[in-house]
Amino acid sequence: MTTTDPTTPRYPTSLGTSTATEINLLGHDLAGDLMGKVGFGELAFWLVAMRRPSPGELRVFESVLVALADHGFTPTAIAARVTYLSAPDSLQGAIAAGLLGGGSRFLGVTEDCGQFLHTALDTHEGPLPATEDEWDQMALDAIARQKKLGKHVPGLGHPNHKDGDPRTPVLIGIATEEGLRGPHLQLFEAIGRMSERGVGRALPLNGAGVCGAALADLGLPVELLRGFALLARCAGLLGQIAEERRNPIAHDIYMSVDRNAVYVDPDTDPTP
Ligand SMILES: CC(C)(COP(=O)(O)OP(=O)(O)OC[C@H]1O[C@@H](n2cnc3c(N)ncnc32)[C@H](O)[C@@H]1OP(=O)(O)O)[C@@H](O)C(=O)NCCC(=O)NCCSC(=O)C[C@@](O)(CC(=O)O)C(=O)O
Repeated sequence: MTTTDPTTPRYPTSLGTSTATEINLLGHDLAGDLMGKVGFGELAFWLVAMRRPSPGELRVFESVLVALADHGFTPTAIAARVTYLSAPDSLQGAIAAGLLGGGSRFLGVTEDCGQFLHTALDTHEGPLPATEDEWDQMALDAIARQKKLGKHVPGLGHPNHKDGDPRTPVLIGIATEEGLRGPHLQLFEAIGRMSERGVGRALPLNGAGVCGAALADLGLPVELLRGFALLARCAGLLGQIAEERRNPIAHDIYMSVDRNAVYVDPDTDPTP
């Protein structure tokens, strides 16, 4: 219903609206123009960027979603499975429990890394580096600032892929093929080259980090990058719950921890 009464509140949206017979999304007829014609990844990009991605952008974006969907028995997957054990009546509770674990150590780093690179680029005075040496110097400066804050460099290190995360070179390769290897990815690569000098040990550039760099190069808002990691992991967690139903492990996790619990007398425990 539309009204011209100035006292009636108005709530603007360019996303979804509906009448009794139509649903409109992003200015298109959802049923007639979008269903069966637009992929889910394309729609997710479009909903945030308010523009359709180019084919190259879509390839990079969907590669990110694929890269971050699942990585085995991560804290997010374990949290989802154990929550489902306790509340099988709440699929959404299990998925939410997993998503809540997307943070500064695992998964949420997609955004942290995008922000970290973006800040370094944004606060850089003068033109962007033109040579690998200049990128390396910029990376060293960014690492030093992070060290000064007493924080880990987001996007560096992985509990499994000590000698290199297989996702990283592939995503950089795809972005390069599509002409979308921009300053965030270039700085990220320099961070990798400089990790030994800057951090004191050679650490791999991880998948969560490279995804953040690639998404930032697509021009997606850095404040929302965690959302794309969660979107991807949502699909992975649904898969984890489906497998939990077919082939449960959560009860064994529970029993393993519970049956192997060791009582420590609080009066003799030396840890504060
Ligand atoms: C990732 C991990 C906790 C690994 O720990 P680790 O246990 O292997 O190594 P640590 O024992 O902590 O480190 C050994 C020594 O190197 C130092 N050191 C390590 N990293 C350092 C660093 N970045 N900056 C400076 N110093 C560092 C450390 O201080 C220690 O020094 P020291 O105490 O002197 O011995 C650690 O790197 C870290 O916090 N990284 C930053 C956050 C980050 O980028 N997270 C993304 C991880 S990927 C991801 O999220 C996707 C996902 O994994 C997730 C999922 O699905 O849930 C998937 O795959 O899809």
